[in-house]
Amino acid sequence: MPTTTEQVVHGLGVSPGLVCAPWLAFGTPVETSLEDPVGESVPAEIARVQAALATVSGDLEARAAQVDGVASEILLVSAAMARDPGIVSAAEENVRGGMPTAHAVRVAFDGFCTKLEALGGYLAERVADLRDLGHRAVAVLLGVPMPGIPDPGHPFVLVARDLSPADTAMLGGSDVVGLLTAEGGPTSHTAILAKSLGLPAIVNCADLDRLVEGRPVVLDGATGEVVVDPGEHRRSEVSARIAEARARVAATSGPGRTRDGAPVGLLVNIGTVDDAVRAAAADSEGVGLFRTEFLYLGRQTAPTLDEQITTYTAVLEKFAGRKVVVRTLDSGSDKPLPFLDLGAEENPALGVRGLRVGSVYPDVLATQLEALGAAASATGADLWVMAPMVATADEAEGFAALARSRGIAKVGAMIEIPSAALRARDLLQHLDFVSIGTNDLSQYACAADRMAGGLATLLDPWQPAVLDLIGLVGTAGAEAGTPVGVCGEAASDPALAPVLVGLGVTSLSMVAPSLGGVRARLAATDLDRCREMAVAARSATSPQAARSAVAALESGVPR
Ligand SMILES: C=C(OP(=O)(O)O)C(=O)O
Ligand SMILES: [Mg+2]
Repeated sequence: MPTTTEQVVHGLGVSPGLVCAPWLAFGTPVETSLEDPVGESVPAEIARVQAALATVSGDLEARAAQVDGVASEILLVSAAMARDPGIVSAAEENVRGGMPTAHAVRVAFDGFCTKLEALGGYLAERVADLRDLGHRAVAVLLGVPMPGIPDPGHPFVLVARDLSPADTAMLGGSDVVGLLTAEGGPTSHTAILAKSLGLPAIVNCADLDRLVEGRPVVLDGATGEVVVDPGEHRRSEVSARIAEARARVAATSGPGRTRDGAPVGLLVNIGTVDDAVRAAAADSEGVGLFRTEFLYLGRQTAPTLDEQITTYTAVLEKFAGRKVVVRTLDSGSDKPLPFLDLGAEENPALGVRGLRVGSVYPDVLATQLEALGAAASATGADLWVMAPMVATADEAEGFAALARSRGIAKVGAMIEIPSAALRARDLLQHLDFVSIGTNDLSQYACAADRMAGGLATLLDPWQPAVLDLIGLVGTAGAEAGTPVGVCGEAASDPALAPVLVGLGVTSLSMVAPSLGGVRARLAATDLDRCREMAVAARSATSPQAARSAVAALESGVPR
Protein backbone atom coordinates (compact mmCIF):
# COMPACT_ATOMS: atom_id res chain seq x y z
CA MET A 1 0.00 0.00 0.00
CA PRO A 2 1.33 3.48 -0.83
CA THR A 3 2.12 5.65 2.17
CA THR A 4 0.55 9.08 2.48
CA THR A 5 3.80 10.98 1.70
CA GLU A 6 4.10 9.40 -1.71
CA GLN A 7 3.26 11.51 -4.74
CA VAL A 8 2.72 10.16 -8.22
CA VAL A 9 3.40 12.17 -11.38
CA HIS A 10 3.23 11.03 -14.98
CA GLY A 11 5.18 11.54 -18.18
CA LEU A 12 5.68 9.56 -21.33
CA GLY A 13 7.66 6.35 -20.79
CA VAL A 14 10.11 6.10 -23.70
CA SER A 15 12.67 3.58 -22.50
CA PRO A 16 11.34 0.72 -20.40
CA GLY A 17 12.81 -0.40 -17.10
CA LEU A 18 12.23 0.16 -13.42
CA VAL A 19 14.58 1.99 -11.10
CA CYS A 20 14.56 3.48 -7.60
CA ALA A 21 17.21 6.08 -6.73
CA PRO A 22 17.61 9.64 -5.49
CA TRP A 23 17.24 12.23 -8.21
CA LEU A 24 19.62 15.06 -9.06
CA ALA A 25 19.13 17.97 -11.41
CA PHE A 26 21.22 18.56 -14.44
CA GLY A 27 23.74 21.38 -13.72
CA THR A 28 22.17 24.72 -14.60
CA PRO A 29 24.08 27.22 -16.69
CA VAL A 30 25.35 30.46 -15.14
CA GLU A 31 23.54 33.65 -16.13
CA THR A 32 25.50 36.56 -17.62
CA SER A 33 24.56 40.23 -17.93
CA LEU A 34 25.63 43.54 -19.40
CA GLU A 35 26.35 44.71 -15.86
CA ASP A 36 29.18 42.16 -15.41
CA PRO A 37 32.71 43.66 -15.19
CA VAL A 38 34.38 44.38 -18.54
CA GLY A 39 37.97 43.20 -19.17
CA GLU A 40 40.62 45.87 -19.52
CA SER A 41 42.25 44.87 -22.81
CA VAL A 42 40.09 44.08 -25.82
CA PRO A 43 42.79 41.96 -27.56
CA ALA A 44 43.32 39.98 -24.35
CA GLU A 45 39.58 39.40 -23.94
CA ILE A 46 39.31 38.30 -27.58
CA ALA A 47 42.14 35.85 -26.99
CA ARG A 48 40.20 34.54 -23.94
CA VAL A 49 37.10 34.06 -26.09
CA GLN A 50 39.08 32.10 -28.66
CA ALA A 51 40.73 30.00 -25.97
CA ALA A 52 37.38 29.29 -24.27
CA LEU A 53 35.77 28.09 -27.49
CA ALA A 54 38.82 25.97 -28.27
CA THR A 55 38.60 24.48 -24.76
CA VAL A 56 34.90 23.63 -25.22
CA SER A 57 35.59 22.05 -28.59
CA GLY A 58 38.64 20.14 -27.31
CA ASP A 59 36.70 18.92 -24.27
CA LEU A 60 33.95 17.52 -26.49
CA GLU A 61 36.52 15.86 -28.75
CA ALA A 62 38.15 14.26 -25.73
CA ARG A 63 34.75 13.02 -24.54
CA ALA A 64 34.03 11.68 -28.03
CA ALA A 65 37.20 9.61 -27.78
CA GLN A 66 35.92 7.96 -24.58
CA VAL A 67 32.69 6.70 -26.12
CA ASP A 68 31.83 5.17 -29.47
CA GLY A 69 29.09 4.80 -32.04
CA VAL A 70 26.28 7.34 -32.14
CA ALA A 71 27.45 9.03 -28.93
CA SER A 72 30.89 9.73 -30.36
CA GLU A 73 29.49 11.09 -33.63
CA ILE A 74 27.12 13.43 -31.79
CA LEU A 75 29.96 14.82 -29.68
CA LEU A 76 32.20 15.37 -32.71
CA VAL A 77 29.47 17.34 -34.49
CA SER A 78 29.05 19.53 -31.38
CA ALA A 79 32.84 20.00 -31.16
CA ALA A 80 32.87 21.28 -34.74
CA MET A 81 29.97 23.66 -34.04
CA ALA A 82 31.93 25.25 -31.17
CA ARG A 83 34.64 26.21 -33.66
CA ASP A 84 32.23 27.81 -36.13
CA PRO A 85 34.00 30.95 -37.46
CA GLY A 86 30.70 32.86 -37.60
CA ILE A 87 30.13 32.43 -33.88
CA VAL A 88 33.74 33.23 -32.98
CA SER A 89 33.68 36.48 -34.95
CA ALA A 90 30.24 37.49 -33.60
CA ALA A 91 31.55 37.07 -30.04
CA GLU A 92 34.70 39.06 -30.87
CA GLU A 93 32.57 41.81 -32.38
CA ASN A 94 30.51 41.99 -29.17
CA VAL A 95 33.69 42.29 -27.07
CA ARG A 96 34.92 45.09 -29.33
CA GLY A 97 31.56 46.77 -28.83
CA GLY A 98 32.25 46.90 -25.07
CA MET A 99 30.29 43.93 -23.73
CA PRO A 100 31.57 41.93 -20.73
CA THR A 101 33.38 38.93 -22.23
CA ALA A 102 31.19 36.02 -21.02
CA HIS A 103 28.07 37.97 -21.88
CA ALA A 104 29.51 38.72 -25.34
CA VAL A 105 29.86 35.00 -25.97
CA ARG A 106 26.40 34.27 -24.63
CA VAL A 107 24.84 36.95 -26.87
CA ALA A 108 26.72 35.61 -29.91
CA PHE A 109 25.36 32.10 -29.33
CA ASP A 110 21.86 33.43 -28.66
CA GLY A 111 21.98 35.29 -31.99
CA PHE A 112 22.82 32.12 -33.87
CA CYS A 113 20.14 30.18 -31.99
CA THR A 114 17.53 32.72 -33.07
CA LYS A 115 18.66 32.40 -36.70
CA LEU A 116 18.50 28.61 -36.57
CA GLU A 117 15.07 28.70 -34.96
CA ALA A 118 13.84 30.92 -37.78
CA LEU A 119 15.11 28.44 -40.38
CA GLY A 120 12.91 25.73 -38.83
CA GLY A 121 13.05 21.96 -39.52
CA TYR A 122 16.23 20.03 -38.90
CA LEU A 123 18.31 23.14 -38.25
CA ALA A 124 15.94 24.37 -35.54
CA GLU A 125 16.48 21.07 -33.73
CA ARG A 126 20.18 21.95 -33.38
CA VAL A 127 19.31 24.99 -31.23
CA ALA A 128 19.51 23.05 -27.94
CA ASP A 129 22.99 21.81 -28.88
CA LEU A 130 24.16 25.28 -29.80
CA ARG A 131 22.77 26.87 -26.64
CA ASP A 132 24.54 24.20 -24.62
CA LEU A 133 27.86 25.05 -26.29
CA GLY A 134 27.34 28.71 -25.36
CA HIS A 135 26.73 27.76 -21.71
CA ARG A 136 29.90 25.71 -21.71
CA ALA A 137 31.98 28.56 -23.13
CA VAL A 138 30.55 30.92 -20.49
CA ALA A 139 31.44 28.43 -17.74
CA VAL A 140 35.04 28.27 -19.01
CA LEU A 141 35.30 32.07 -19.15
CA LEU A 142 33.91 32.53 -15.63
CA GLY A 143 35.88 29.62 -14.18
CA VAL A 144 32.75 27.91 -12.80
CA PRO A 145 31.86 24.20 -13.11
CA MET A 146 30.56 23.11 -16.51
CA PRO A 147 26.83 22.80 -16.66
CA GLY A 148 25.88 19.20 -17.11
CA ILE A 149 25.55 15.80 -15.49
CA PRO A 150 26.38 15.76 -11.74
CA ASP A 151 29.00 13.37 -10.41
CA PRO A 152 27.87 12.49 -6.86
CA GLY A 153 29.64 9.12 -6.74
CA HIS A 154 26.43 7.11 -6.36
CA PRO A 155 23.63 5.98 -8.71
CA PHE A 156 20.98 8.64 -9.36
CA VAL A 157 18.07 9.55 -11.61
CA LEU A 158 18.93 12.58 -13.75
CA VAL A 159 16.20 15.21 -13.98
CA ALA A 160 16.35 17.94 -16.63
CA ARG A 161 14.15 20.19 -18.71
CA ASP A 162 15.61 18.54 -21.82
CA LEU A 163 19.04 17.17 -22.62
CA SER A 164 21.33 18.23 -25.43
CA PRO A 165 22.79 15.43 -27.54
CA ALA A 166 26.22 16.27 -26.11
CA ASP A 167 24.99 15.58 -22.57
CA THR A 168 22.91 12.56 -23.50
CA ALA A 169 25.99 11.14 -25.17
CA MET A 170 27.89 11.26 -21.84
CA LEU A 171 25.27 9.30 -19.91
CA GLY A 172 27.06 6.02 -20.61
CA GLY A 173 30.06 6.74 -18.41
CA SER A 174 28.08 8.35 -15.57
CA ASP A 175 26.21 7.14 -12.46
CA VAL A 176 22.87 7.93 -14.10
CA VAL A 177 20.48 4.99 -13.72
CA GLY A 178 17.34 6.68 -15.08
CA LEU A 179 16.25 9.79 -16.92
CA LEU A 180 13.34 12.13 -16.38
CA THR A 181 12.78 15.21 -18.55
CA ALA A 182 10.08 17.87 -18.76
CA GLU A 183 10.26 18.04 -22.55
CA GLY A 184 10.97 15.68 -25.45
CA GLY A 185 8.97 13.08 -27.35
CA PRO A 186 9.11 9.35 -28.08
CA THR A 187 11.53 9.76 -30.98
CA SER A 188 13.69 12.52 -29.46
CA HIS A 189 17.43 11.88 -29.21
CA THR A 190 17.04 11.58 -25.42
CA ALA A 191 14.63 8.69 -25.91
CA ILE A 192 16.72 6.96 -28.55
CA LEU A 193 20.02 7.23 -26.70
CA ALA A 194 18.48 6.23 -23.37
CA LYS A 195 17.17 3.11 -25.03
CA SER A 196 20.49 2.33 -26.67
CA LEU A 197 22.09 2.54 -23.21
CA GLY A 198 19.34 0.45 -21.60
CA LEU A 199 18.43 3.34 -19.24
CA PRO A 200 14.79 3.66 -18.12
CA ALA A 201 13.53 7.06 -19.30
CA ILE A 202 10.43 9.22 -19.03
CA VAL A 203 10.03 12.41 -21.07
CA ASN A 204 7.37 15.09 -21.26
CA CYS A 205 6.70 15.10 -17.51
CA ALA A 206 4.91 18.34 -16.77
CA ASP A 207 5.03 18.00 -12.98
CA LEU A 208 8.76 18.15 -12.32
CA ASP A 209 8.32 21.20 -10.09
CA ARG A 210 6.74 18.95 -7.48
CA LEU A 211 10.02 17.11 -6.98
CA VAL A 212 12.50 17.99 -4.23
CA GLU A 213 16.12 17.40 -5.28
CA GLY A 214 17.95 14.54 -3.63
CA ARG A 215 14.78 12.66 -2.65
CA PRO A 216 14.30 9.12 -3.92
CA VAL A 217 12.03 8.46 -6.90
CA VAL A 218 10.75 5.28 -8.50
CA LEU A 219 10.77 5.64 -12.26
CA ASP A 220 8.88 3.17 -14.46
CA GLY A 221 10.01 3.74 -18.05
CA ALA A 222 7.32 1.38 -19.35
CA THR A 223 4.30 3.15 -17.87
CA GLY A 224 5.66 6.68 -17.55
CA GLU A 225 4.84 6.68 -13.82
CA VAL A 226 7.11 8.46 -11.32
CA VAL A 227 6.60 7.85 -7.59
CA VAL A 228 8.19 10.59 -5.53
CA ASP A 229 9.33 9.74 -1.99
CA PRO A 230 8.32 6.07 -2.20
CA GLY A 231 7.46 4.46 1.13
CA GLU A 232 9.22 1.43 2.59
CA HIS A 233 6.64 -0.96 1.24
CA ARG A 234 6.85 0.46 -2.28
CA ARG A 235 10.64 0.30 -2.24
CA SER A 236 10.79 -3.34 -1.32
CA GLU A 237 8.07 -4.15 -3.86
CA VAL A 238 10.11 -2.32 -6.56
CA SER A 239 13.34 -4.13 -5.57
CA ALA A 240 11.52 -7.45 -5.86
CA ARG A 241 10.14 -6.50 -9.29
CA ILE A 242 13.57 -5.40 -10.52
CA ALA A 243 15.09 -8.70 -9.36
CA GLU A 244 12.28 -10.70 -10.98
CA ALA A 245 12.62 -8.81 -14.27
CA ARG A 246 16.39 -9.44 -14.31
CA ALA A 247 15.85 -13.12 -13.61
CA ARG A 248 13.23 -13.40 -16.35
CA VAL A 249 15.47 -11.72 -18.92
CA ALA A 250 18.36 -13.96 -17.91
CA ALA A 251 16.16 -17.05 -18.20
CA THR A 252 15.24 -16.48 -21.86
CA SER A 253 17.59 -16.58 -24.82
CA GLY A 254 17.71 -17.52 -28.48
CA PRO A 255 15.15 -16.90 -31.20
CA GLY A 256 12.02 -15.00 -30.18
CA ARG A 257 8.96 -17.12 -29.41
CA THR A 258 5.60 -16.66 -27.78
CA ARG A 259 4.92 -18.88 -24.76
CA ASP A 260 3.32 -21.50 -27.01
CA GLY A 261 6.19 -21.40 -29.48
CA ALA A 262 5.03 -19.10 -32.31
CA PRO A 263 8.22 -17.61 -33.79
CA VAL A 264 8.74 -13.84 -33.63
CA GLY A 265 12.07 -12.72 -35.13
CA LEU A 266 14.08 -10.53 -32.76
CA LEU A 267 16.49 -8.31 -34.66
CA VAL A 268 18.72 -5.30 -34.08
CA ASN A 269 18.76 -1.79 -35.54
CA ILE A 270 22.17 -0.50 -36.59
CA GLY A 271 23.42 2.70 -38.21
CA THR A 272 27.18 2.27 -38.67
CA VAL A 273 29.82 -0.44 -39.07
CA ASP A 274 30.79 0.15 -35.41
CA ASP A 275 27.18 -0.50 -34.42
CA ALA A 276 27.31 -3.72 -36.44
CA VAL A 277 30.43 -4.88 -34.61
CA ARG A 278 28.82 -4.30 -31.22
CA ALA A 279 25.36 -5.57 -32.15
CA ALA A 280 26.75 -8.74 -33.71
CA ALA A 281 27.58 -9.93 -30.20
CA ALA A 282 23.95 -9.54 -29.04
CA ASP A 283 21.57 -12.48 -28.89
CA SER A 284 19.59 -11.60 -32.03
CA GLU A 285 18.50 -13.27 -35.22
CA GLY A 286 20.18 -10.60 -37.33
CA VAL A 287 19.66 -7.01 -38.40
CA GLY A 288 16.13 -5.72 -38.97
CA LEU A 289 17.11 -2.19 -39.95
CA PHE A 290 20.49 -1.02 -41.19
CA ARG A 291 20.11 2.74 -41.70
CA THR A 292 22.63 3.56 -44.44
CA GLU A 293 22.48 7.37 -44.12
CA PHE A 294 25.80 7.53 -42.21
CA LEU A 295 27.62 6.63 -45.44
CA TYR A 296 26.28 9.77 -47.09
CA LEU A 297 26.14 12.32 -44.25
CA GLY A 298 28.83 14.97 -43.68
CA ARG A 299 30.35 14.79 -47.17
CA GLN A 300 30.21 16.76 -50.41
CA THR A 301 29.88 13.88 -52.88
CA ALA A 302 28.04 10.56 -52.84
CA PRO A 303 30.08 7.52 -51.71
CA THR A 304 31.53 5.59 -54.63
CA LEU A 305 30.44 2.09 -55.65
CA ASP A 306 33.64 0.54 -54.27
CA GLU A 307 33.42 2.42 -50.99
CA GLN A 308 29.89 1.16 -50.51
CA ILE A 309 30.76 -2.43 -51.43
CA THR A 310 33.50 -2.36 -48.78
CA THR A 311 31.14 -1.05 -46.08
CA TYR A 312 28.25 -3.40 -46.86
CA THR A 313 30.61 -6.36 -47.08
CA ALA A 314 32.02 -5.51 -43.65
CA VAL A 315 28.53 -5.40 -42.11
CA LEU A 316 27.32 -8.57 -43.83
CA GLU A 317 30.43 -10.45 -42.69
CA LYS A 318 29.71 -9.51 -39.08
CA PHE A 319 26.31 -11.15 -39.36
CA ALA A 320 27.33 -14.22 -41.36
CA GLY A 321 24.60 -16.86 -41.07
CA ARG A 322 21.98 -14.31 -39.96
CA LYS A 323 19.66 -12.13 -41.97
CA VAL A 324 20.49 -8.47 -42.59
CA VAL A 325 17.81 -6.00 -43.68
CA VAL A 326 19.37 -2.94 -45.30
CA ARG A 327 17.35 0.18 -45.93
CA THR A 328 18.35 2.25 -48.96
CA LEU A 329 19.22 5.89 -48.40
CA ASP A 330 16.54 7.83 -46.53
CA SER A 331 17.66 11.40 -47.27
CA GLY A 332 15.66 14.60 -47.64
CA SER A 333 13.51 16.23 -44.95
CA ASP A 334 15.48 16.07 -41.66
CA LYS A 335 18.53 14.56 -43.42
CA PRO A 336 19.46 16.98 -46.27
CA LEU A 337 22.58 16.18 -48.30
CA PRO A 338 24.61 18.86 -50.15
CA PHE A 339 25.07 16.70 -53.27
CA LEU A 340 21.36 15.90 -53.52
CA ASP A 341 19.89 19.35 -54.05
CA LEU A 342 16.12 19.10 -53.83
CA GLY A 343 15.43 22.82 -54.10
CA ALA A 344 13.51 24.79 -51.50
CA GLU A 345 10.59 22.88 -49.99
CA GLU A 346 7.79 24.41 -47.94
CA ASN A 347 7.14 21.15 -46.07
CA PRO A 348 10.20 18.91 -46.41
CA ALA A 349 8.68 16.06 -44.35
CA LEU A 350 6.01 15.90 -47.04
CA GLY A 351 8.44 16.60 -49.85
CA VAL A 352 11.07 14.69 -51.76
CA ARG A 353 12.48 12.27 -49.19
CA GLY A 354 13.29 8.57 -48.95
CA LEU A 355 12.59 6.62 -52.12
CA ARG A 356 11.34 9.79 -53.84
CA VAL A 357 14.92 11.11 -53.94
CA GLY A 358 15.70 8.12 -56.18
CA SER A 359 13.47 9.48 -58.91
CA VAL A 360 15.34 12.82 -58.89
CA TYR A 361 18.78 11.19 -58.58
CA PRO A 362 18.36 7.72 -60.09
CA ASP A 363 22.12 7.07 -60.24
CA VAL A 364 22.48 7.38 -56.47
CA LEU A 365 19.86 4.69 -55.85
CA ALA A 366 21.15 2.48 -58.69
CA THR A 367 24.72 2.65 -57.35
CA GLN A 368 23.58 1.75 -53.84
CA LEU A 369 21.59 -1.24 -55.07
CA GLU A 370 24.49 -2.38 -57.21
CA ALA A 371 26.85 -2.16 -54.24
CA LEU A 372 24.42 -4.13 -52.08
CA GLY A 373 24.02 -6.81 -54.75
CA ALA A 374 27.80 -7.08 -55.11
CA ALA A 375 28.34 -7.32 -51.34
CA ALA A 376 25.68 -10.03 -51.08
CA SER A 377 27.22 -12.15 -53.80
CA ALA A 378 30.73 -11.66 -52.37
CA THR A 379 29.65 -12.84 -48.91
CA GLY A 380 26.76 -15.20 -49.68
CA ALA A 381 24.89 -13.32 -46.93
CA ASP A 382 21.14 -13.45 -46.32
CA LEU A 383 20.59 -9.87 -47.54
CA TRP A 384 17.16 -8.26 -47.58
CA VAL A 385 16.84 -4.74 -49.02
CA MET A 386 13.98 -2.31 -48.44
CA ALA A 387 13.11 1.21 -49.55
CA PRO A 388 12.06 3.99 -47.14
CA MET A 389 8.96 6.16 -47.56
CA VAL A 390 7.07 4.07 -50.10
CA ALA A 391 3.57 5.48 -50.66
CA THR A 392 2.02 3.42 -53.47
CA ALA A 393 2.00 -0.02 -55.08
CA ASP A 394 3.54 1.47 -58.23
CA GLU A 395 6.49 2.75 -56.23
CA ALA A 396 6.89 -0.67 -54.61
CA GLU A 397 6.79 -2.35 -58.01
CA GLY A 398 9.35 0.05 -59.50
CA PHE A 399 11.73 -0.37 -56.58
CA ALA A 400 11.39 -4.15 -56.60
CA ALA A 401 12.20 -4.32 -60.33
CA LEU A 402 15.25 -2.13 -59.88
CA ALA A 403 16.56 -4.06 -56.87
CA ARG A 404 16.00 -7.46 -58.47
CA SER A 405 17.81 -6.28 -61.62
CA ARG A 406 20.85 -5.70 -59.38
CA GLY A 407 20.75 -9.27 -58.08
CA ILE A 408 18.97 -8.64 -54.78
CA ALA A 409 16.86 -11.66 -53.84
CA LYS A 410 14.66 -10.33 -51.02
CA VAL A 411 13.08 -6.97 -51.73
CA GLY A 412 10.80 -5.05 -49.39
CA ALA A 413 9.45 -1.66 -48.41
CA MET A 414 9.05 0.27 -45.21
CA ILE A 415 5.47 0.98 -44.29
CA GLU A 416 5.62 4.44 -42.75
CA ILE A 417 3.04 6.36 -44.76
CA PRO A 418 -0.66 5.73 -44.02
CA SER A 419 -1.42 5.19 -47.75
CA ALA A 420 1.02 2.28 -47.81
CA ALA A 421 -0.59 0.73 -44.72
CA LEU A 422 -4.11 1.18 -46.07
CA ARG A 423 -3.17 -0.49 -49.36
CA ALA A 424 -0.59 -2.95 -47.96
CA ARG A 425 -2.31 -5.74 -49.88
CA ASP A 426 -1.47 -4.02 -53.19
CA LEU A 427 2.13 -3.31 -52.21
CA LEU A 428 2.69 -6.88 -51.06
CA GLN A 429 1.98 -8.22 -54.54
CA HIS A 430 5.40 -6.88 -55.54
CA LEU A 431 7.40 -7.49 -52.37
CA ASP A 432 8.99 -10.27 -50.33
CA PHE A 433 8.55 -8.46 -47.00
CA VAL A 434 7.57 -5.18 -45.38
CA SER A 435 8.79 -3.44 -42.24
CA ILE A 436 6.68 -0.90 -40.40
CA GLY A 437 8.45 2.33 -39.43
CA THR A 438 6.29 3.39 -36.51
CA ASN A 439 8.20 6.65 -35.98
CA ASP A 440 7.12 8.08 -39.31
CA LEU A 441 3.84 6.18 -39.42
CA SER A 442 2.79 7.93 -36.17
CA GLN A 443 3.99 11.28 -37.51
CA TYR A 444 1.98 10.97 -40.70
CA ALA A 445 -1.08 9.25 -39.21
CA CYS A 446 -1.58 11.95 -36.59
CA ALA A 447 -0.06 14.84 -38.59
CA ALA A 448 2.36 15.53 -35.73
CA ASP A 449 6.02 16.44 -36.33
CA ARG A 450 8.00 13.56 -34.83
CA MET A 451 10.56 15.95 -33.33
CA ALA A 452 7.97 18.10 -31.57
CA GLY A 453 8.08 17.05 -27.91
CA GLY A 454 4.92 19.03 -27.23
CA LEU A 455 3.01 16.66 -29.52
CA ALA A 456 4.28 13.55 -27.73
CA THR A 457 0.80 12.17 -27.06
CA LEU A 458 -0.02 12.20 -30.75
CA LEU A 459 3.27 10.45 -31.51
CA ASP A 460 2.58 7.63 -29.06
CA PRO A 461 2.61 4.31 -30.99
CA TRP A 462 -0.19 3.12 -28.67
CA GLN A 463 -2.52 5.54 -30.49
CA PRO A 464 -5.39 3.27 -31.56
CA ALA A 465 -5.30 4.79 -35.09
CA VAL A 466 -1.67 3.72 -35.47
CA LEU A 467 -2.51 0.26 -34.12
CA ASP A 468 -5.32 0.05 -36.71
CA LEU A 469 -2.87 0.82 -39.50
CA ILE A 470 -0.41 -1.78 -38.18
CA GLY A 471 -3.31 -4.26 -37.98
CA LEU A 472 -4.15 -3.68 -41.66
CA VAL A 473 -0.58 -4.46 -42.63
CA GLY A 474 -0.48 -7.52 -40.35
CA THR A 475 -3.66 -8.91 -41.87
CA ALA A 476 -2.43 -8.28 -45.43
CA GLY A 477 0.89 -9.96 -44.58
CA ALA A 478 -0.84 -13.02 -43.10
CA GLU A 479 -3.09 -13.37 -46.18
CA ALA A 480 -0.13 -13.12 -48.55
CA GLY A 481 2.14 -15.24 -46.34
CA THR A 482 4.63 -12.34 -46.33
CA PRO A 483 6.74 -11.36 -43.29
CA VAL A 484 5.77 -8.10 -41.59
CA GLY A 485 8.36 -6.51 -39.33
CA VAL A 486 8.33 -3.45 -37.09
CA CYS A 487 11.58 -1.49 -36.92
CA GLY A 488 10.47 1.86 -35.43
CA GLU A 489 10.94 2.70 -31.74
CA ALA A 490 7.66 0.93 -30.93
CA ALA A 491 9.36 -2.45 -31.44
CA SER A 492 11.38 -2.04 -28.25
CA ASP A 493 8.40 -1.57 -25.92
CA PRO A 494 7.96 -4.92 -24.10
CA ALA A 495 4.33 -4.17 -23.24
CA LEU A 496 3.52 -3.39 -26.87
CA ALA A 497 5.39 -6.42 -28.30
CA PRO A 498 2.56 -8.96 -27.71
CA VAL A 499 0.06 -6.46 -29.14
CA LEU A 500 2.14 -6.09 -32.31
CA VAL A 501 2.40 -9.88 -32.62
CA GLY A 502 -1.36 -10.11 -32.13
CA LEU A 503 -1.78 -7.61 -34.96
CA GLY A 504 0.14 -9.96 -37.28
CA VAL A 505 3.71 -8.66 -36.93
CA THR A 506 6.26 -11.45 -37.43
CA SER A 507 9.51 -9.75 -36.37
CA LEU A 508 10.62 -6.87 -34.16
CA SER A 509 13.81 -4.87 -34.63
CA MET A 510 15.26 -2.67 -31.90
CA VAL A 511 18.48 -1.49 -30.26
CA ALA A 512 20.35 -4.42 -28.74
CA PRO A 513 19.78 -3.55 -25.02
CA SER A 514 16.01 -3.81 -25.54
CA LEU A 515 16.08 -7.40 -26.84
CA GLY A 516 16.03 -9.15 -23.45
CA GLY A 517 12.92 -7.40 -22.13
CA VAL A 518 10.95 -7.96 -25.33
CA ARG A 519 12.04 -11.60 -25.60
CA ALA A 520 11.02 -12.27 -22.00
CA ARG A 521 7.60 -10.65 -22.44
CA LEU A 522 6.84 -12.67 -25.57
CA ALA A 523 8.03 -15.86 -23.91
CA ALA A 524 5.43 -15.25 -21.18
CA THR A 525 2.47 -14.68 -23.52
CA ASP A 526 0.55 -17.20 -25.65
CA LEU A 527 -0.27 -16.24 -29.24
CA ASP A 528 -4.01 -16.25 -28.53
CA ARG A 529 -3.44 -13.88 -25.63
CA CYS A 530 -1.41 -11.64 -27.97
CA ARG A 531 -4.42 -11.57 -30.29
CA GLU A 532 -6.79 -10.74 -27.43
CA MET A 533 -4.46 -7.94 -26.41
CA ALA A 534 -4.45 -6.59 -29.97
CA VAL A 535 -8.26 -6.56 -30.05
CA ALA A 536 -8.40 -4.88 -26.64
CA ALA A 537 -5.86 -2.22 -27.64
CA ARG A 538 -7.69 -1.45 -30.89
CA SER A 539 -11.02 -1.24 -29.05
CA ALA A 540 -9.64 1.53 -26.82
CA THR A 541 -10.08 5.16 -27.71
CA SER A 542 -6.81 6.57 -26.34
CA PRO A 543 -3.21 5.39 -25.87
CA GLN A 544 -3.66 5.32 -22.10
CA ALA A 545 -6.85 3.28 -22.35
CA ALA A 546 -5.09 0.90 -24.76
CA ARG A 547 -2.25 0.41 -22.29
CA SER A 548 -4.67 -0.23 -19.43
CA ALA A 549 -6.75 -2.67 -21.49
CA VAL A 550 -3.63 -4.66 -22.35
CA ALA A 551 -2.32 -4.52 -18.78
CA ALA A 552 -5.64 -5.94 -17.58
CA LEU A 553 -5.07 -8.94 -19.81
CA GLU A 554 -1.63 -9.38 -18.39
CA SER A 555 -2.86 -10.74 -15.08
CA GLY A 556 -1.17 -14.07 -14.85
CA VAL A 557 1.47 -12.95 -17.35
CA PRO A 558 4.59 -11.98 -15.38
CA ARG A 559 5.78 -8.42 -16.20
C1 LIG B 1 12.38 3.20 -38.49
C2 LIG B 1 11.95 4.33 -39.00
O1 LIG B 1 12.75 5.10 -39.80
P1 LIG B 1 13.54 6.41 -39.30
O2 LIG B 1 13.35 6.52 -37.83
O3 LIG B 1 14.96 6.20 -39.71
O4 LIG B 1 12.86 7.48 -40.08
C3 LIG B 1 10.61 4.86 -38.69
O5 LIG B 1 10.19 5.85 -39.30
O6 LIG B 1 9.97 4.27 -37.80
MG1 LIG C 1 11.20 6.53 -41.10
